[in-house]
Amino acid sequence: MPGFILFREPYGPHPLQTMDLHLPTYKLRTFEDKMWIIFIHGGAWRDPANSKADATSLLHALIHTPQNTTLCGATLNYRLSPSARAPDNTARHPDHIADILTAVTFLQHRYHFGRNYILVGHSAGATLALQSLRSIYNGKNIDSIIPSAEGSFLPGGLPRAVVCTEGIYSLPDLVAEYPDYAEFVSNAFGPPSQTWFDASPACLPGWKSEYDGRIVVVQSREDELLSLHQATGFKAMLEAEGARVDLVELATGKHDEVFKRGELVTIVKGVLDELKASLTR
Ligand SMILES: Nc1ccccc1C(=O)C[C@H](N)C(=O)O
Repeated sequence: MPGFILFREPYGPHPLQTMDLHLPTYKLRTFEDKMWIIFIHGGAWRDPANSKADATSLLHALIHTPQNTTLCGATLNYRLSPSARAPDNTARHPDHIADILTAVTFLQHRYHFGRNYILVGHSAGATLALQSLRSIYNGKNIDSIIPSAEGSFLPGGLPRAVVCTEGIYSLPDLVAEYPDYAEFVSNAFGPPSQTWFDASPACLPGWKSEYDGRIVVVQSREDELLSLHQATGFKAMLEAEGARVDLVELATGKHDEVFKRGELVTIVKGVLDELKASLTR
């Protein structure tokens, strides 16, 4: 029976530049057969109540099982924008996405998983997961904002799948639907400008040609902070381009409950099983 190890690993000097790693001890020194799940938490780019710990139940359910010898997990903290509870935080876009790319690059350099990983993002973490798949933001090549990228955007390649839940895909649509959210959007992205479009996955054309992996969008109808609008809008945009996307609507689950629930475990497990089947064929 495999055992498990769980440890905290810094990927930069800031106290929030840390991640938790969940690894089966089984043949830890062989990397070739491993598949990784990398979780990115949400919280409107600022809320200190959301953190890498949001993935605890998901990673326990998927990784800490008697059968698991190959699935490894990482859950990322990243620098946050200021909030009433944490006024000293100073991050502004693109700091959040730069940290995500630095963290994934750090993991890739250490564990050499190539494309054998999936990203799972909740809320603003879903936005970050999708942003990390595309190399151009705000007219700048994102390589130029990641100090550790060493000239290569996500070395090892893009993830085979990305699972987004309760995600924010279009900042302009979000604020049109919920004018109050302009506060946290401006807090993270500055006052309304082209940056809001450039940073929004649903406003960025070219998904079909730029990303060949699987995109799964999950949205609960009981989410009290987001209607289905973000999810259906992103799906319509991808389908108009001819890109593949699966939208899974959940009947229940509040915004900050979905990542703790069994439905998400089942969805992520389904994606992993399909990948495993397609990779061994
Ligand atoms: N992720 C979100 C998506 C949509 C609307 C709100 C949120 C929030 O996280 C609110 C958060 N508690 C805040 O710091 O205001």
